[in-house]
Amino acid sequence: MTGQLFPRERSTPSAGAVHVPGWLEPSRQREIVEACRAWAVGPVPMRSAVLPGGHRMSVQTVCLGWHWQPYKYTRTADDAGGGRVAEVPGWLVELGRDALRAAYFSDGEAGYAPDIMAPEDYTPDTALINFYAHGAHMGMHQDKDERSSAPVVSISIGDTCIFRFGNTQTRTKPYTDVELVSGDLFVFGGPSRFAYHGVPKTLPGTADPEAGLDSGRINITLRMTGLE
Ligand SMILES: O=C(O)CCC(=O)C(=O)O
Ligand SMILES: [Fe+2]
Repeated sequence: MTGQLFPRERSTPSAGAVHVPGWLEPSRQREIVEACRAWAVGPVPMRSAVLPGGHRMSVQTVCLGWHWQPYKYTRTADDAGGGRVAEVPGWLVELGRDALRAAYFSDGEAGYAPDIMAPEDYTPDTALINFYAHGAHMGMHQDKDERSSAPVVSISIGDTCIFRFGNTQTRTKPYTDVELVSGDLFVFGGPSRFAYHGVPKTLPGTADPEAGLDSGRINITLRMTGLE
């Protein structure tokens, strides 16, 4: 995003859900984009997952640690060539820990929640890297294939999107629409861990060229699966 008249403030759409605008410097975003370019090619190629009803998702995804397909995790990418997905690198685990610190442990800030798990115990064993080309979107859903209630850490790079964050009961209202801009962090844990959420749309042409992505949006979610 270029040009911002007012600084964007931290917010907590619901208890345990925290939006931290402008968390990642453009140089860090560029490094992450480079890593994503490599992961998108292999060992398992990025692909659009197919839902059990036969509908193909508009978002393209590549996974680290565990391979996710609707609606399960496996070690091998059985719907994408059968290979073993790449490991979650240590620097991404550290980024996840820093994300928890930024979201929940900044004393006096919106989102402060010292009762959330200790950041040093947060060891995400899977990352889903989503790519939204122009027109891609994601329907309202819960992240519930994990057997752990550890927070989900979400990082956005590239085009701004409308992120809809709802409630744990229904995929409809009440929900809050949050603009996730390149470099923003969003974490949902505690009472919000199993809230419905989705991405109704991205806003083409809004990416900051400095982040290294010409068009589209990358989203990385880090999760603890609780699987062995
Ligand atoms: O793209 C996003 O911001 C959300 C992605 C998401 O909800 C998911 O991968 O489960
Ligand atoms: Fe999700």
